[in-house]
Amino acid sequence: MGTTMTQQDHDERADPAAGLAAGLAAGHRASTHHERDLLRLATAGSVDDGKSTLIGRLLYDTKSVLADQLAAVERASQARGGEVVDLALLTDGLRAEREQGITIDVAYRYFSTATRAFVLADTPGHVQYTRNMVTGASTAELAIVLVDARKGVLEQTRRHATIAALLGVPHVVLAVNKMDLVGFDEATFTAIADEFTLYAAGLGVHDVRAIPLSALAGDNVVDRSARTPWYAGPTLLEHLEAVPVDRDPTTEPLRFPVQYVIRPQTPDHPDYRGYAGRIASGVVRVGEDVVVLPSGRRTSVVGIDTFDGELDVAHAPQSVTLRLADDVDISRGDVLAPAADAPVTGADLTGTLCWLADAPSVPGARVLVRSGTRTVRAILRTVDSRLHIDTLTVEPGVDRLALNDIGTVQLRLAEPIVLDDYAEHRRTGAFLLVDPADGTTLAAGMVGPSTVVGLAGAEERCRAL
Ligand SMILES: Nc1nc2c(ncn2[C@@H]2O[C@H](COP(=O)(O)OP(=O)(O)OP(=O)(O)O)[C@@H](O)[C@H]2O)c(=O)[nH]1
Repeated sequence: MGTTMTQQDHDERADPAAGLAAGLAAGHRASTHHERDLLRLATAGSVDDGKSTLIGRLLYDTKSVLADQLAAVERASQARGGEVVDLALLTDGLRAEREQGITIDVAYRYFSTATRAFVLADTPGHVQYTRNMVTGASTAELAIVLVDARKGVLEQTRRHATIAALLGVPHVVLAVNKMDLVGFDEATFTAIADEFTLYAAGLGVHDVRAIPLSALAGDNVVDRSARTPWYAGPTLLEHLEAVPVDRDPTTEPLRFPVQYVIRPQTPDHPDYRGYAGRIASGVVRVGEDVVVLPSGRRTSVVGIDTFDGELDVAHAPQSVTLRLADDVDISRGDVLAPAADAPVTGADLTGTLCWLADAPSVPGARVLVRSGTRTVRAILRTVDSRLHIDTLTVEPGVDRLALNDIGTVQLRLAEPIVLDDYAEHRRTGAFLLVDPADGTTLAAGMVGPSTVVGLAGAEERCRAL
């Protein structure tokens, strides 16, 4: 397989406070690659399932590792007396930082083959780190869920599958790792694959590809294994290269959250006023009628400025500065949308939360809701229901959510915001709950109850299959 050597193994931590929003933004960072040739993926696994080793193996076998990094890993492996190069060392640099109790911590790694570029959100696997999986998977088109072939599907595996479904990740790979420790036994693989596929189907995730692997030895990661003659499917990388990515910005409505108002007031540009931000979804054209939300004022786009000059049309996820026909009052946090097809705004938010804080939610708690570039004060009025991960049933009548719980809530906001239903607007329907006292992230949220309601009854659907 042809590979490029343009390793850009950027290890970056998303801003902890910005959490999901940072995840969204960082996921967009790779827009230098042509969007259609880019696959965003997230990994999830329980502790010690071999996630770091698998990522290391992918980087190593696609020749995405710089020679000096590799030499350092080889030296460290030898110093430990290991015969095999410990590929987990490639990703261990971040481990120490992760263990310092950072709230949200996702490293984005970039690698590419001749066919495609990949952005991989790498998240630690401990049970309390569901929050990282949420952040990492929020922009992913594909989630790799790892299981240890000796242990099979665990509660953590089901939780990861549920979060992938909640977040609308369209493709899931079940990586059945450590096949070398079960003698590459076909029956073991098939039993795990069947159990997971049935559970995922109950969640409405139908594109599940199970692959028998050994991340340590390299079987079926990049190179086909001679030790699984019974497996006719693709290797992990073959699958990652082939999975369809349907990313056509023209099919989504425009959402432009304003990040900055630009008024240079230089002698050259005495009257310049522009609104800078990243197009979250859709397309914007010069001449287009837009509405400013939440104020509802209407105007039209007269210019689209970028560092490379003016454009007639721009689309997500480009960063642009828009000039408007009228001198309307616009500030950071406002959203521009098509005037003909304006989204709903409101101060009463029904949403689905993944509770990420150690302390449970408190009824009546004062919180901040961070949606796009806007942050507003809010009260968490009620918790309406909680989802049981094991049975995929919804439990009504609960009054609080504990760490890792998924449930539906009612929030009352101090000011209206754009309320895009997450089920239809993955980019703009997500929000964060933040503690106003210390800025920690309390929960990742999705506008609309439909995601959890959609999961309710999944058990029956599962049985009916
Ligand atoms: N035999 C065998 N061991 C493996 C395989 N993959 C990983 N391991 C070993 O399993 C242990 C855990 O691997 P890691 O890659 O560190 O696990 P992890 O899931 O990244 O761990 P966390 O990030 O801490 O959750 C290490 O000792 C690896 O060498 C495999 O395919 N076969």
